[in-house]
Amino acid sequence: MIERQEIVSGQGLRGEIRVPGDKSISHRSIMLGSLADGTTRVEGFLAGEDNMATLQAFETMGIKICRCRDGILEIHGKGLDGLTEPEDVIDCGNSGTTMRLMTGLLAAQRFFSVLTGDRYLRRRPMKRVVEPLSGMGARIWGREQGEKAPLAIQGTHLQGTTYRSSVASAQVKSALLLAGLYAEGPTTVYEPHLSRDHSERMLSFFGAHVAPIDGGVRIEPRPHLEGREVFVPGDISSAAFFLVAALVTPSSELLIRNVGVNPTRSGIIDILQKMGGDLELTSPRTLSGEPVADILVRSSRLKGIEIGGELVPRAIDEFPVIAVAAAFAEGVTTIRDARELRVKETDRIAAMVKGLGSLGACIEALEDGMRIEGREALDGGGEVDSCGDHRIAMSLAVAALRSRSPVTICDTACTATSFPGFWQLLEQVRG
Ligand SMILES: O=C(O)C1=C[C@@H](OP(=O)(O)O)[C@@H](O)[C@H](O)C1
Ligand SMILES: C=C(OP(=O)(O)O)C(=O)O
Repeated sequence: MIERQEIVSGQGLRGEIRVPGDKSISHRSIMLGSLADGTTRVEGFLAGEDNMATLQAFETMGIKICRCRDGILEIHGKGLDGLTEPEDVIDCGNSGTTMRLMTGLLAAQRFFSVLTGDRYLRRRPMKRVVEPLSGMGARIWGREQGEKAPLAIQGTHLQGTTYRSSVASAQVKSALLLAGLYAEGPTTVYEPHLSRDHSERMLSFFGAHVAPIDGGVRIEPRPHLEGREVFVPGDISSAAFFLVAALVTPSSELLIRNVGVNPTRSGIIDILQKMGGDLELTSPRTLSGEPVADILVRSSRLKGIEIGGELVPRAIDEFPVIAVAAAFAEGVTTIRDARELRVKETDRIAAMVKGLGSLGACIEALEDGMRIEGREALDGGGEVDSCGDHRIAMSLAVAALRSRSPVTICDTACTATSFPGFWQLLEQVRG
């Protein structure tokens, strides 16, 4: 469904909010809950479209999942060998995480399966998981020699491996760790910079033997996974839109409660603080092996900075909205080492350069990032296109808060991918 949203600049963002559950942790809770013995209870599960694709995939493989009240899930896990062959193609929708992690898992099952997705996902690169899994003995076919979905997977016996990934990708790492649960011998993955480690944390929480080794991570096969109680914190990638919105809108003071602040995800906080943002983390705690805090944010005068290296994977989904913060900062912000942005739901470098550029921002594409020169406000208004990408839609909405003329964001239904209720929450905090 194509929808549109009009945003008119106005007063600051005030009050206290919660954002929906973490998308990455929600995916993993379904996967590991299904592979564990006994019941896993998930509180705070994100019922966005991406996670529902994962949930339905496991239902079609014979897992009973009860959607109880208050958004609580009960997953009746059937153990490592409890999945059954899906009778039909599994539709991963828009979700790269669903497709890549499940490719690793399905490669090791005793059955045949096919994964497909929407037109955005069918364009995204899959060889990054197909190739290393094939090195473990996996039998996977896809368009363009396994680069593009649909992927057909004939599950088989796998050998453990040592793999050095050329990209810092949690999806690649997690696909191999999930395959490694079933392989003969340990599986070790190295990556150029540490990507989000939710898989490692949750695997350990469920009883798997996963440990850091020489800068990489190693998993031992055939653990006994035991059903657990998982508390999913608010998604820092969703909180990011409200953090930047509050920073760039005068007279804002917003408290975001219960946000996951895992250090492999909290690059956005480091980046915004380095830009001069007034952000305070309070009540730090740990829930189901994941660090959580409340974040207080106030309007701030931001300054341009240089971003690259290890910070990039720690904030990979936040660069569209970081570009918005940079568009209102004093001086120049340069984002480098972020080539991965070109293979997300859309080419996020091209999409932000087009969207922010059409609103009057001074933004230029670099091969591996963006260069943005900040200004007081954006002069442009009119229509901008989300390109069907949830993060672009929400980032442009934040940019519109400081646009001199009203902005209509086209194709906004995609926000349901990761943030159902985004538009209502934005309306609510603007009073
Ligand atoms: O593992 C995950 O849950 C994710 C990993 C990241 O992708 P890459 O592994 O491609 O960097 C991120 O962009 C995505 O939103 C979620
Ligand atoms: C890139 C994203 O997700 P995925 O790779 O799971 O589609 C995202 O949510 O920004």
